[in-house]
Amino acid sequence: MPLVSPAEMFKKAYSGGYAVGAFNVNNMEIIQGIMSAGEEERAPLILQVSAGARKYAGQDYIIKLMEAAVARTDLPVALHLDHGQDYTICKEVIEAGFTSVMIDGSHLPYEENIKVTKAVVECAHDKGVWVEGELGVLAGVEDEVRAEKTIYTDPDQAVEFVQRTGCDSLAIAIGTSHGAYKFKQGSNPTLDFERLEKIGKLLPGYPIVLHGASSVPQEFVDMANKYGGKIGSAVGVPEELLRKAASMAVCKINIDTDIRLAMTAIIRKHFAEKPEDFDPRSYLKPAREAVKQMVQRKMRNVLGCSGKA
Ligand SMILES: O=C(CO)COP(=O)(O)O
Ligand SMILES: O=C[C@H](O)COP(=O)(O)O
Ligand SMILES: [Zn+2]
Ligand SMILES: [Zn+2]
Repeated sequence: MPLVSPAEMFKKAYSGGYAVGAFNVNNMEIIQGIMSAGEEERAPLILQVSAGARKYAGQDYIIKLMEAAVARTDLPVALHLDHGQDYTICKEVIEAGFTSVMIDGSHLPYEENIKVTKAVVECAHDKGVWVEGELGVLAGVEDEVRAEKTIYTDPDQAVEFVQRTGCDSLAIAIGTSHGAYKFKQGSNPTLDFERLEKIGKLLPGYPIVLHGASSVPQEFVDMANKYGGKIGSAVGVPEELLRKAASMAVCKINIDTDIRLAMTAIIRKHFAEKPEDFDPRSYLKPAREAVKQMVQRKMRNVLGCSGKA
């Protein structure tokens, strides 16, 4: 099945009270792990590529791998640009065949964010490509820029932003953040559901996106640390909070850190148990299986998208 736009996926997710997972891909094993999870769960999928992934793998490689993946499946799969920094990068991937792009102007002054988002919308809509904008700033590291504090999305400004830019979905800040260290250990992680509800009411039927939505399962932190890792006091967003958000206006939930964590923990365990091993296939195979299981766990516990494709 060819790559699809996320439009139909989000429509169904919104009315069905679930969300579609957007998983970051960097290599073949990650793509294969996500695809087999999707197959087993019969779930729609968004595969997303960051600037870092394009640099690491090469955009041509990623696209070829994606083509191979979608040729083997009848699942709806969208190919999305994660955190597009500017107009040029968005235009480039639109021309390369991505079906969805994020223009992340969230660190710019408001009017500049509007200007660049609007320009990307014009270019993308010409080709039937979906555009995700972002308003508000997540704490944590993003594209090598560190924001110390969350700037929560203002609901009225969100409405104006969507109206003035014409973007198709909006990433908002309600307390999630990128990476493994989202909350202080021993604290009580919360999300601003009141704000989400308000935005949902002001923009009825409109798909909202959550970035920084990994849950950092403790068992994987423990496994990595047990076998030589030094991951420390990593705390993510509790799964039940994300499930609640998915039942509200949130239609897309971004997950990267948990995939990294699962692969790393399993590879560390493998090397600790088989120090004599040096065949990449023998450690990448369990890593690929770990990606699959992590993604399945997300689909069942967080997204609620199993059986929706
Ligand atoms: O938002 C993300 C990618 O855009 C990933 O978030 P995590 O770091 O929480 O997995
Ligand atoms: O939001 C960031 C994603 O987790 C991608 O991370 P990256 O820029 O290291 O590829
Ligand atoms: Zn951003
Ligand atoms: Zn993100």
